[in-house]
Amino acid sequence: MSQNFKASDVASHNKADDLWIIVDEDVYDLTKFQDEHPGGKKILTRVAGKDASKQFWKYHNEGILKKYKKSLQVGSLDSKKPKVEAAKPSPAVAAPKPTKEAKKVVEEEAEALEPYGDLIPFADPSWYQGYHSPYFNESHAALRAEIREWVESDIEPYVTEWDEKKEVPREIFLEAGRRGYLAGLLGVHYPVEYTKNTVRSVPPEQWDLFHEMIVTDELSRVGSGGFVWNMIGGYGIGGPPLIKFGKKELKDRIMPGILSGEQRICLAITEPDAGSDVANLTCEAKLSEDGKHYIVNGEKKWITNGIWCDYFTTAVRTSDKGMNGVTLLLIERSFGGVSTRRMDCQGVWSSGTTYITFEDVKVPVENVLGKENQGFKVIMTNFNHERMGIIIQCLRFSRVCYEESVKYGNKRRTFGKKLIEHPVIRMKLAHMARQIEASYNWLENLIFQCQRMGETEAMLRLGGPIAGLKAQSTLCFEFCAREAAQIFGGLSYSRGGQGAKVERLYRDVRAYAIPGGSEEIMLDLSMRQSLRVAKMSGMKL
Ligand code: HEM
Repeated sequence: MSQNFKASDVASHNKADDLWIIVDEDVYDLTKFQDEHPGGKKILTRVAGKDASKQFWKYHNEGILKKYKKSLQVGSLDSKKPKVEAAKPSPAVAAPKPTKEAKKVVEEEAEALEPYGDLIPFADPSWYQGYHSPYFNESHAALRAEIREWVESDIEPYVTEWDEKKEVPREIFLEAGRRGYLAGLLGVHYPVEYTKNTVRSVPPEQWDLFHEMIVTDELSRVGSGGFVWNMIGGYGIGGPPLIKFGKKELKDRIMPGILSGEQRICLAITEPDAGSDVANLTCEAKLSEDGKHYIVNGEKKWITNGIWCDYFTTAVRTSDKGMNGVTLLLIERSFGGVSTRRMDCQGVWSSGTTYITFEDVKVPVENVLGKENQGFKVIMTNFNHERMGIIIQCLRFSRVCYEESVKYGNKRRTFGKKLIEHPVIRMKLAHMARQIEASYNWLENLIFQCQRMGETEAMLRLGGPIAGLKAQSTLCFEFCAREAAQIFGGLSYSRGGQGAKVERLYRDVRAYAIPGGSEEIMLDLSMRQSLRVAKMSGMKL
């Protein structure tokens, strides 16, 4: 039970061997912690026994209190008022009376959802800020709150630590499985046939692509590509081909373990010599004489999550006919002959980027996903889902850079003013915001189209725009990371501390601009594909 103190009680703990401070009317005992305080011992001694709220907020952000509260807080001031539930704000739009004439309007014009979050303009999508939206309803809002609560208490305070260790505790992935999030991330209906876990705030039959988007978006608020890729970077692109194209017996055996998070899957396409140029891959699968197995030999490079995976959704060459000789195989680590080693990379440290070697791996033909030599189409279909994931992450990371900058700009003072009061800083923020909002509105529209179009129509008609938006969002992310780094100055150059998210995201930029189709290839594809499809549908020039 938390104790109550008077300010005069705290004042008596004012020495190095008995050091208490007050932050926001909560009382902390730093006697033991002072030796490990990264900001030094002396600075704490100077505020021993005092209210150090102002000094604290100058040097730290919220994550620090969340992380250390449990171990350091000994109580609160007796003046502190207990938290009362904020009164629910009235809906932004009054419900129209259900008269006959108005009934149609009532049905068609949904009310705006209640404002949510910190309400910093452009730091969250407009539907968080009381704007009307045709896409989001109460179930989306409930899911958003459910994930945010988990992320803020169990994930965000530890992300910097995990990034430095290049690993996320397995328990977090398992919890994502228990909470039903993993099952909702495969770009298909919610797969109740393979899991008993469902999402608390959304019935499985209501699950849609906007719910899926919210899971990725809210996870990305932690500002770490490594963390997000650890959770969904292998799973979200390796899992869909299995659930969409795998044989029933294979899925019945494997899907439950994957959806619960107990087993892990990744996508292995890229090779040391073939990146975006999928038609030229060389990892070979030879059919055995009895036609029952493939023998796989070859290498894969830059494979997200590979070091932790049990299953590898792998593109292999089964004939020499270029793109018509590629097959997708589910390779299981337990078959033997699979070696994985961690690669050292510039960014996304906790995502487990991997180099894989397959040596005479014996894979049953039942593990083919789709049909032999028709893997290219499966891979292309999968790219749309992968790129949408990348876009969602990049745009949230751009918002994180922007949000961190607005918050920091409101506390840091230079030349007698807050940073935000300097027009040059506001100009940077404005350029970030206009790019984020324009890109995000395109994203919402494309998600809606993915939801309405069938798989083949989406592959044809949305391939171009999704490629264009992928390039747009990685460029937006690069711009925002750069501008935020300039605003944070030295704090974004050293790791950890107040600039931690910005420093980390700046390092993660290339991990988004290159994989999943580089910016150059995306921009070119966006035009080629869109023009090709438009020609087929009767474009007049
Ligand atoms: C509950 C009490 C406190 C805790 C748990 C705490 C924790 C930390 C941590 C973890 C850091 C590393 C940087 C980061 O991750 O943000 C840090 C840095 C720092 N802290 Fe504290 N701190 C506390 C109170 C204070 C107070 C009261 C002051 C000032 C009077 C202070 C001054 C600093 C300074 C100057 C740095 C270095 C900032 C930099 O590198 O830019 N801390 N603290």
